[in-house]
Amino acid sequence: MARRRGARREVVRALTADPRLLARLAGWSVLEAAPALLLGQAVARAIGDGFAAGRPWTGAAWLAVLGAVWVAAAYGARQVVLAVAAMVEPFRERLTARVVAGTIRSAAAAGRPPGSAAVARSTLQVELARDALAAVVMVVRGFLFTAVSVVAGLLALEPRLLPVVLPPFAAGLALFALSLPALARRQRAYLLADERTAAATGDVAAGLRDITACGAEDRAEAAAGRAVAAQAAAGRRLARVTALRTAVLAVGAWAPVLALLAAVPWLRDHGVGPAVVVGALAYLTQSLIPAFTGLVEGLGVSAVRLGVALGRIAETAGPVQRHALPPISAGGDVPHVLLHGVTYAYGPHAAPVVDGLDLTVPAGGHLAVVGPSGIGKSTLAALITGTRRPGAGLVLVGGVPADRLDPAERVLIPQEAYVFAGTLRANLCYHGPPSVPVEEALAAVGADALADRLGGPDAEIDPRALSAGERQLVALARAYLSPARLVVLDEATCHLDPAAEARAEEAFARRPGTLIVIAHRISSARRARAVLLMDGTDVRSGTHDALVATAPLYADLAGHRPPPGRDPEREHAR
Ligand SMILES: Nc1ncnc2c1ncn2[C@@H]1O[C@H](COP(=O)(O)OP(=O)(O)OP(=O)(O)O)[C@@H](O)[C@H]1O
Repeated sequence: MARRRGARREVVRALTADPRLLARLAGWSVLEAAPALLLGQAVARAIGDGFAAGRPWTGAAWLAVLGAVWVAAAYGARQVVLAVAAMVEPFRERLTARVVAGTIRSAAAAGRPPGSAAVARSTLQVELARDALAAVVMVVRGFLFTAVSVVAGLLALEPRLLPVVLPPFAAGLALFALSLPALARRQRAYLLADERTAAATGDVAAGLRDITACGAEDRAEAAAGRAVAAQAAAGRRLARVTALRTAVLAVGAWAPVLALLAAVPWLRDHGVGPAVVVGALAYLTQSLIPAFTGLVEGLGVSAVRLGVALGRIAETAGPVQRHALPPISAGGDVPHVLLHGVTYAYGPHAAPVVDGLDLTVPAGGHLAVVGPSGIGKSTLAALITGTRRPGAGLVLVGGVPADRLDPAERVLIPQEAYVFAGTLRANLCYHGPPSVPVEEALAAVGADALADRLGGPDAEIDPRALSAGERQLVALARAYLSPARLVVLDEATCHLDPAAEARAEEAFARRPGTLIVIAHRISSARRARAVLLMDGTDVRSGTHDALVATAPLYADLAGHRPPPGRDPEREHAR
């Protein structure tokens, strides 16, 4: 909330920081609105004193004066744009400094270099905020100066016109002010729904190969379909308030014209001639209506865009802290992964699979997660990698909510690895240009013999010809080559023999970054620096030795007290 206020303060600061700039903007706005002040007067005089009075040169002279004022106003409009730019550019620079500093702070907290993608996304929001602020300033300022000019022009032309046209105009303005909050709310909801649809369809497009490989077409279609349906509903709700906008325009813009025409007999009785009525019509139709329409149509959209962009910037500009955070783990390590009060259930009435979980994994840490089958280990992996959102609590990776983390920052390898048809190299470099030679990664995870057998990195591979274990080796080498700082192996080595599994895990433990292993064998936990034991609501953590000493279930799993018939190396009875 405080950060949002901070972003709003930037708006106020941008508008008021430089009084001389404000004065310049006002001065050029007066010139830009000069035709609105003169238009009706010039038309009335051109007709009344000129063409209708048999003095065409006088009529033409008034029109020429009007033309000259239009030329001057065009220059004024140019200066207005420059003044608005001078107002919003420092605003953009201050916001950019804030979001870049925020991104760097988050990255520093996670012990990684700041990702350029995160900075690019934040600065895009800054650009949107700058454009929206400029649009709001242009629209509101244009309306105010035009409205004041028209009222002054009408007053100078014929004071009796004001009681005729001002009441409906004021009523329209009041109606607009009343409808603005609802309009803004629905416009905002539509904008966010639109973004969610774009994100959902973008995800589908980007992951098409994965979706096809995993046979997840129905799930992907349902997810995108939900986003589209939500956007359609938001669109319908917006359309209903947009109809109100038409009513606002009817009252505020067109009712004054009707009132003027209806008042013609009364005006005539008070000596107001047709030239003045035509002049008044010119004021209304050529100046007031366009300015009012611009306000009604522009303000709702631009102000909402500004609000949304500022909200996003506020989220980036400082660390997210919706909850009081637990103390950071002893030893002063910077937490790379932080879970606080995390609860997750697979349905509104289902018992939570994860309930109030607190967990910290330091940057560069190596955690193994163990527990009986079906206890929630894969769910935890999905929460940490942001593929599922907690029902309550907070999951931060590098200070960023896990579901909003740059996808390049983490990689999850599930149990069933997938390999697509193509070269081995294309499979390995799927996450982007490799940071180490492909051969080095293959050797590190123990996939070098497989690569040789397949004909080297540039050989074409047929996924169907590979065993499940071979597919896991390819997926492991791919994750090893990815730029991700967080690697989550969800039983990703279950089809390898214990020696191959040890080799792969040790390679990931040596690789810079944080490693979380959902353990298939207890030997994975022995290798890890810390172990999380999940057993329903009883979740414990500690080193392997500490858990053997204190947790009977863990001692059983570790084979220290094997129950009859249990294979001590395969702790998850499946
Ligand atoms: N998509 C889903 N919808 C409903 N329930 C689910 C879903 N996925 C998992 N569950 C349930 O949530 C619980 C935890 O599942 P999860 O896969 O996280 O456990 P796990 O410890 O990883 O199990 P395993 O070791 O067998 O992979 C299980 O009872 C499972 O049936």
